[in-house]
Amino acid sequence: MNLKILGETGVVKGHLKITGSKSESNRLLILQALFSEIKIHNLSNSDDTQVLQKALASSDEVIDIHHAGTAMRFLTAYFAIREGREVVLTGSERMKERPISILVDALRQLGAEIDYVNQKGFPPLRIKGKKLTHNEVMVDSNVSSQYISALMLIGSSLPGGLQIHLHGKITSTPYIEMTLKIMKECGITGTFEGDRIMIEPAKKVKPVTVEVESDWSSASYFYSMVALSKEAKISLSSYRKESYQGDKAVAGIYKPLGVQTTYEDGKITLSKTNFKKPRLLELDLCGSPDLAQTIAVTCFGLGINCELTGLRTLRIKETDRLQALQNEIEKLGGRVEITIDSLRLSPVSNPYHGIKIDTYNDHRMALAFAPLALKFPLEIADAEVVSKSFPGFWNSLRDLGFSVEEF
Ligand SMILES: O=C(O)C1=C[C@@H](OP(=O)(O)O)[C@@H](O)[C@H](O)C1
Ligand SMILES: C=C(OP(=O)(O)O)C(=O)O
Repeated sequence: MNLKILGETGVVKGHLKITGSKSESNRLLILQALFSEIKIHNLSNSDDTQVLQKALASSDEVIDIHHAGTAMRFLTAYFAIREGREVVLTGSERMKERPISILVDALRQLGAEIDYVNQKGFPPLRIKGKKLTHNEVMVDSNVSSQYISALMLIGSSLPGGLQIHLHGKITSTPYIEMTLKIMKECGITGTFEGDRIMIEPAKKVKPVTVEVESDWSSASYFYSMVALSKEAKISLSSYRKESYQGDKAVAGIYKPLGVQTTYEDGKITLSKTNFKKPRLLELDLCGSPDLAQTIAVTCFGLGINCELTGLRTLRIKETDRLQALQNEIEKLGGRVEITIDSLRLSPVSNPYHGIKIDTYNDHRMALAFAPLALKFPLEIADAEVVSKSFPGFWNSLRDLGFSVEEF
């Protein structure tokens, strides 16, 4: 499905209910499969969460998790400890290019039996569930935090708990902290200090209902809309000031871009402030990699130079996001230089109009570019990709007054 999007008036106003965080939801689903006492409210309606939920309920031998990185990584650890169960865990063509050896090696150190079905280091995996015999492991922490979260989630189900030693620079740290906070809310004890994580063993937990906060990465697209609008007031529910999600950083990042956030009664209201356009925005996004596309596109739309660093993990996500950003921003007339882990953007005063943005099977390409329609008409290719994290996105745009039409 290709969409033509227009936000002609430049005015965006309305209230939206945003679905639960997919990161929180997917952690809770794994914990719930291990501890049935856990109940979950406001679960994400994203494809990634539905795919994980289906996988956990399935008794099939082959389980396909499509594009969902967290499902792939979390289920690898989960099935490694399901004694007597054998599964082949596979995914989309892109998933078969996303590395997993760091996690497989760590699980093997603990005694797991996992084999590569095709290419060494990549899904699909054949996993024979068994009792893991060790409880201490060393993991490289500079490629994806999801490997570490996966180990933490099963840690309390190992007889002696789990000690994880992190090796190298730690990437996406807020996601590791989120895992620990959610585990603690479920009654599991653990610590994360320096380069060491400890998870205490637990046979069962007390009955608990956990309320998933709405998704801050999804909220970022509305920050971008407010920044690019002429006039705006958008309220989003349900959000908390004390969030587990690192992407809450978006509220501070968009302040100098003219977006003010107020918290009231479980919702945030984003409004436009008078602001002096910065000449350059410099950010290290090592802790919030999923915000990179949103921010780069906002800066392009506002005509602000930006230098984003800490983006090493973007190369191995749904697509090579640095390359995809460069391709699409340059189609609009901007200039983008990329390295292995950074992006430098020089915008242009008169972007080309009516360009079709390609989305590379990456929800965040469609989500991040759509707000530009407040500046000029835009086309988004394969717009259905948004369902990976935000199935209701196009309807939300319509609710805010955008014209969104299939062509
Ligand atoms: O643990 C999680 O829920 C996630 C961790 C991050 O991945 P990396 O740790 O691979 O950067 C993030 O990009 C992804 O969208 C979700
Ligand atoms: C990187 C993402 O997801 P995952 O790694 O879980 O596929 C994302 O949602 O931006």
